[in-house]
Amino acid sequence: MGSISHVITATNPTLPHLTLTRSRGLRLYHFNSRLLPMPPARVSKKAGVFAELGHRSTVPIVIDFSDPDWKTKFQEDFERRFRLPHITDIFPDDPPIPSTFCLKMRTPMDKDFPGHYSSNDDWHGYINNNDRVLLKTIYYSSPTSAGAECIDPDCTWVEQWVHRAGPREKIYYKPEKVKAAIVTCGGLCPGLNDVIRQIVITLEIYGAKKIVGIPFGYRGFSDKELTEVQLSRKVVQNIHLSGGSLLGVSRGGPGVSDIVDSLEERGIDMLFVLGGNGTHAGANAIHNECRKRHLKVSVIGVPKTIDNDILLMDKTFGFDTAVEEAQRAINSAYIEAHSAYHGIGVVKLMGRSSGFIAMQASLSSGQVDICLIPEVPFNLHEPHGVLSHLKYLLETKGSAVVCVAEGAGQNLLQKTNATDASGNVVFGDIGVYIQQETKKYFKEIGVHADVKYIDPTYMIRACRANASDGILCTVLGQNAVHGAFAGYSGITVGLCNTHYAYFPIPEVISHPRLVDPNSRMWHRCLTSTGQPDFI
Ligand SMILES: Nc1ncnc2c1ncn2[C@@H]1O[C@H](COP(=O)(O)OP(=O)(O)O)[C@@H](O)[C@H]1O
Ligand SMILES: O=P(O)(O)OC[C@H]1O[C@](O)(COP(=O)(O)O)[C@@H](O)[C@@H]1O
Ligand SMILES: [Mg+2]
Repeated sequence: MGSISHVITATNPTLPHLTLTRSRGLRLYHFNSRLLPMPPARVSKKAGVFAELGHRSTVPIVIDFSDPDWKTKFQEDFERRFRLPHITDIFPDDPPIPSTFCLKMRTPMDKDFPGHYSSNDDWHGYINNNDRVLLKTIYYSSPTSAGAECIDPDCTWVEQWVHRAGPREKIYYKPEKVKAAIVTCGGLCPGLNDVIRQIVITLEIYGAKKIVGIPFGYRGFSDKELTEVQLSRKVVQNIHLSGGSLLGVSRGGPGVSDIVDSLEERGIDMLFVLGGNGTHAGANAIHNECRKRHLKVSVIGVPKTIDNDILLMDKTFGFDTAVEEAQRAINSAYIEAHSAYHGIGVVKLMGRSSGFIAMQASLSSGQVDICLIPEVPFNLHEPHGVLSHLKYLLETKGSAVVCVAEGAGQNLLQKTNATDASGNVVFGDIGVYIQQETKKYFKEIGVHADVKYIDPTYMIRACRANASDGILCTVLGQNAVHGAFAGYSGITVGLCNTHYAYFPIPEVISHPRLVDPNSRMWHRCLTSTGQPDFI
């Protein structure tokens, strides 16, 4: 086994910037400036192999870099981990049929459509099952390069390929027999209606006739009062023009076994699940339960997280809109602060574990003096803390704007053990805390300060998607349907280096994607705000 003390595994794809080290026999890893103990279940005893997390291996642990074949072994393991679960894994004799999705159409579409063209035509624009997208595109010549994601101490270039999304030439479901269901879970996010709409439209293009929406998230599977919503192109035609979800959302709900009972009762063959980490954990459990029961069901996720905290993806839908909408709140805070004598504006933005919205909104507004995110610890009261910097800003600029992510500085607040219906920890309000402490601080030092606090969370979440998110939602929705007809299950779809890819669900939800404090983007944010370290 190679000496762990020099093993730099920045083992992206699942643990970016992860450095393994050893201290007094404990395996530790550096994750975004924090030194954390390695969970024992993830530690493999054998060099060159990866430990199992649940039934799928997700976390590369120890690589024996003295093995001349380590790179090949790494890549083989990567290929295995990113293999897409397919219906033929449990139904090996299930024959595919030529796709009914054709890019050449004749008008008018009569009732015999699809089927005008056979798949024997020369060109259809299908994706070959062996097409791949390169996951990492930067060659870091040294582990010291900014934001370096290295696998070995020399930062060797290792190609990592993921599966390209899109329509396949062969499909595993007869469209006229398919019953497809869509469910939206978790909190609201701009773009939910765009994705629902595009899933329905694409299903119809394949020739599916039975398309339903499950109301109010997973709850809709068990609550007898809630009835399925019949969906068609006509029903969804204009739903993207408003925010929210046509189907409604919820947290909590029935267990996986009850959900799969309900799928069986309803005769659902394809389930499209729109939601974040929690929803995807549920979708993966539904997929596994279907396999256990030998059910031919494709469960396909579409990542919905305004916080942008799903691994391996350029961005998730709703995030761009959130950043854009956050500008209004920041601008209002700036105007209030700038127009007041010694004004301070505090804006709290979404981001339970990840500060992407706060970082990007601060960057794009150019009006933020202090950006605080969960990934970067800070002090408030200490000599180099936020409050003394605010004092400096009032003295030098006359006003200041603070942008704080909801999950930032939770160590400063009193912990409650409260959780929401989905089991997420309910956070203390860091925005209110900063507002109160700022007021107290300036009163105590006898300096006038006019502090205003804005929390635009629900105004942002309820917006309709902007143009860029609209496009993202459209392509994700279409690719979700292509993935289901292609026979995949337990997968999700995402944007990867500007291309669309399918991922096995466990690979993207093993932990929330975080802002890397060593990344260029965070450093750009610091350059823009001009803020010091608050430690
Ligand atoms: N580990 C899990 N396994 C199964 N279902 C889960 C899990 N975590 C959350 N869920 C379910 O997923 C849904 C959405 O979860 P939640 O955390 O509220 O939102 P999000 O999907 O946006 O993270 C809820 O109905 C919740 O019960
Ligand atoms: O008030 P709610 O509905 O519980 O939602 C609050 C949460 O919703 C979010 O905006 C998004 O959360 P999800 O991704 O889990 O839907 C979080 O940033 C925030 O903590
Ligand atoms: Mg969540």
